[in-house]
Amino acid sequence: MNVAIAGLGAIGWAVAHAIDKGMPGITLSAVAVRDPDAAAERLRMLAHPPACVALASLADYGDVVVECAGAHVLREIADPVLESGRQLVAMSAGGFVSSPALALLWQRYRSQIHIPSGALGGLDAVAAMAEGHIDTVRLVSTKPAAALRGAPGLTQLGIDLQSLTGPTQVFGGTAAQALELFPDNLNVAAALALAGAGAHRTMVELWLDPHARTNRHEVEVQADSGRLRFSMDAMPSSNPRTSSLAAQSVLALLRRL
Ligand SMILES: NC(=O)C1=CN([C@@H]2O[C@H](COP(=O)(O)OP(=O)(O)OC[C@H]3O[C@@H](n4cnc5c(N)ncnc54)[C@H](OP(=O)(O)O)[C@@H]3O)[C@@H](O)[C@H]2O)C=CC1
Ligand SMILES: O=C([O-])CC(=O)C(=O)O
Repeated sequence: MNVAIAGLGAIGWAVAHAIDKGMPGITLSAVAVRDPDAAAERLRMLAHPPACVALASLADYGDVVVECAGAHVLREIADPVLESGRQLVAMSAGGFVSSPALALLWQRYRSQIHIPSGALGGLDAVAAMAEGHIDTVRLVSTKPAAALRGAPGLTQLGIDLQSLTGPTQVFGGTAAQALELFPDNLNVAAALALAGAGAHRTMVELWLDPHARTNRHEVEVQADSGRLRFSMDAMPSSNPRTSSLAAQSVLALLRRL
């Protein structure tokens, strides 16, 4: 199975490195990066350096194309991948909630689009509950202040990270609203919404804790089949916004595919 990756940041590089070290039956065939000169040094560290290609060409190189570059690139990658019948693994799940064009692709090509469990997990159980009736879904995410640096929602809500002295709720609302304000921080909310009750019926609270060392995601789903509760305390990766589990969830998915 040839795998092509968009974005060589915290997740993309961890996935590329793991495939290069050896995953049975899987070859890293290509990557697309924003700055090829900056990426060249990294790629030289790999035993089997992949081709460096344009985003829109990834579909020519990968049976599976893994997006780890942000929701802003999803459309450019998704069209050629899905129209050619290949598989798309999307880390920036929020794109399928906030962009109407991507939401249509999600409906049309659902069997070819894979959203990894990311920093969360448990989505198989949520999807099973959605086969019956889900009454409520609630996600409470608590993050270290560094994880939110630069988020557009902080400016819009007038939140100053420096002034926080203890756990503080910065947002409460639907997953759809959460992704407008925090598009790079709450893909977990999108993954949960797409697996379960949708972005308008998935309620999200975002808390900042200046003393937190992990990204904590607590989920509660009430359905006619029962009640699910779980929480994940995920260690950050080289990117303080991103839990290291997110890259590992891509590797687990690739092994399954
Ligand atoms: N579903 C989930 O549970 C999770 C999802 N995510 C999401 O996954 C995505 C990747 O996360 P992460 O690896 O931590 O992010 P990083 O910021 O570490 O990496 C993103 C990479 O994408 C590159 N990039 C940006 N624009 C382009 C472009 N046009 N073409 C090619 N490459 C590009 C960036 O390059 P440069 O630095 O040069 O701009 C950077 O190397 C994010 O959208 C994040 O929100 C993250 C955690 C959990
Ligand atoms: O890694 C995390 O804990 C969650 C995250 O960034 C996201 O959902 O976008």
